[in-house]
Amino acid sequence: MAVTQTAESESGGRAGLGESVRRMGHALALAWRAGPFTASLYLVTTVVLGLLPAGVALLTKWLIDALQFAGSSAPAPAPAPSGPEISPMMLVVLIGLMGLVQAVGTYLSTYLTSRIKRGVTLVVQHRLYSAVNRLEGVRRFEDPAFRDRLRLAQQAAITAPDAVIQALFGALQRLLTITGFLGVLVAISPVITVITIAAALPALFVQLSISRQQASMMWRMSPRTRRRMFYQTLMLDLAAIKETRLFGSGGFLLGRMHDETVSVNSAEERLDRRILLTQGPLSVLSAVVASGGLVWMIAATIRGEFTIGDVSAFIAAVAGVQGAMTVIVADITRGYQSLLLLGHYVDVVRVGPDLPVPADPRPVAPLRGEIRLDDVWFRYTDDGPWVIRGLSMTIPAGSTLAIVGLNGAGKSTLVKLLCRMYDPTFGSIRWDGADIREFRVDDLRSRISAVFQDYMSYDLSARENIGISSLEHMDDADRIDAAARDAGAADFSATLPRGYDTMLSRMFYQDEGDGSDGVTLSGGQWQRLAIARALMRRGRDLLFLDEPMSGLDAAAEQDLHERLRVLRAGATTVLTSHRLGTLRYADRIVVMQEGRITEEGGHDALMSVQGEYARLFSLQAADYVDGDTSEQDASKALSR
Ligand SMILES: Nc1ncnc2c1ncn2[C@@H]1O[C@H](COP(=O)(O)OP(=O)(O)OP(=O)(O)O)[C@@H](O)[C@H]1O
Repeated sequence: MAVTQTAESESGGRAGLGESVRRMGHALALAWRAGPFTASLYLVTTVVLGLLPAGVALLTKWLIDALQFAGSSAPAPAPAPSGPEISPMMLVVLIGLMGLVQAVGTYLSTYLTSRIKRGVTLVVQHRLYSAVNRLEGVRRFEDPAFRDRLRLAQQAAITAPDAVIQALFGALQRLLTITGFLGVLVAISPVITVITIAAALPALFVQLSISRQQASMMWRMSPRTRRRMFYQTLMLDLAAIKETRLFGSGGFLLGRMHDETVSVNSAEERLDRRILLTQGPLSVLSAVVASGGLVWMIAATIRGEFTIGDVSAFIAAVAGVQGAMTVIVADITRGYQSLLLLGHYVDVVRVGPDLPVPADPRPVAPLRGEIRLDDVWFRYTDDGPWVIRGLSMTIPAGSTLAIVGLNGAGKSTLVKLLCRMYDPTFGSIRWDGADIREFRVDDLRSRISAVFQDYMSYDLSARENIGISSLEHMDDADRIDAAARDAGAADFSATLPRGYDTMLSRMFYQDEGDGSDGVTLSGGQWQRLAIARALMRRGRDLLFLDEPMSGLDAAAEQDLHERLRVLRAGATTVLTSHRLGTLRYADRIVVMQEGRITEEGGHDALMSVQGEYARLFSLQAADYVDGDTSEQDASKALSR
């Protein structure tokens, strides 16, 4: 069950100006990368759409002036129109053309927006998941803060780059609109330009203040929003359904989700009320200044200081500038919030390697001699307990090593260290004398196969479930079948509706759109597929079998162990199991207790020293022979 309630990381949060500019640059570069022609056309469309409203207002002013003065020979109280000599009909045509350009431009802009969004999404997703794939270790994925960031980065990859681009272009368009209107007004009168700006300022402050408060509220509420999401996910999670049904914990989760929603709602309600009471009056002030300006202008027009066209331009400019300023603030706020989210994406894309990369990696030769652990110490976190404590041992090439120990002794951890999922905190692991940190991780792992204790069950076909470990042989039907036979997975695979091509999933249909369900397997059947997957990687030097058969019944496990013993002849194998009877034929058995090796040797030698191994072996045997704990009977019972 992997649904986690992660820490609310503050990283990727507030960004300074320099960082914001860098992130904007990143978003613009993404748009360019997604399609230079589309991005350029979008820029041109934005500029044209930005300047059009002022252009229409200017032409309308000229038209009204032309109509006012057309055929009039009377000495006008109004000043002579200041526009160029263009006939009213021509002005009407030009205004019509501008309307046309605006309509087409708006549609074109919508189309280009979607196109850029698709292109950017493609680039961003590829970059994000490539960066994630580049992390070769496991440690980062277990770090709650990094998991939190990954989740936000995923979210950001879907929405943020596009939102930043839209906000930037939107802001540019409104800025051009404002500049255009102010340019028209300055030509008419500096006074009305000042009045227009003064009328827009209170609205601007209102919007800025609202945006700031909203951003701060969203930031404060984000832990609650994420916790709400966690409870929602848990209630729908297939892996959690059995427990929530059996334990009746659905109502508990629902209650928690409800509480988080109520808290978020109350914070929003408080903010809305504050905005209504404190910011409303400022908006009224904007309207008062604009109306006062209009009254003054009409009086001045009657006195002959302005034309009617000037009045129309003023009215259009007040509405246009106020509207554009409000939208610009919304654009900037939206853009800033998206920039914050984009920070998580950028952080993940730029994340450095989690395992040190050797400057001059050595090639990994086939294992000829031994794997040697020298005084290996390991803990999962810097302040966590030591899980492996000064462990030294050798695993000779071609031998089978069994690791035995109680829960939490460190067996799986040791296997993970040998696969280089982590590096030892101290000490070294050597492959024929070379420290495995001197190899490229990929090269090392290409020599290894494994069945992990927490193996995967993929929502893929049976063939893909087996072949995914050896992609170059995915289509090799004989090899897939051979691996399945060796793992005891061939018989049940043959009875599946489409054999190896059957989709093993309750999540996806067999074929897209055909409506037929996939199939799910039993725990033991899934485990056999996991073993087949490991066996697909034939000829590897090292095979890890970490509790590979915990889901099988005892007879099946014994049978499979016998088969694997023959199959892996010559390969170096590390085996862990709590069923000690299946390990007794290993060349060497080590007993681990609290991260240390406390006993080692062959089965007979360990039984004769009467230590931990003998105790565990006898305990298990007693279960089988119903109380008879003599060593001989125990051995017989466990090797049945
Ligand atoms: N990813 C992890 N992060 C932090 N601690 C871990 C992690 N995995 C294991 N541990 C801790 O390391 C210790 C050893 O765990 P490990 O899984 O290696 O034991 P094991 O011998 O394989 O046990 P089992 O028989 O139950 O599988 C345990 O105390 C466990 O809590």
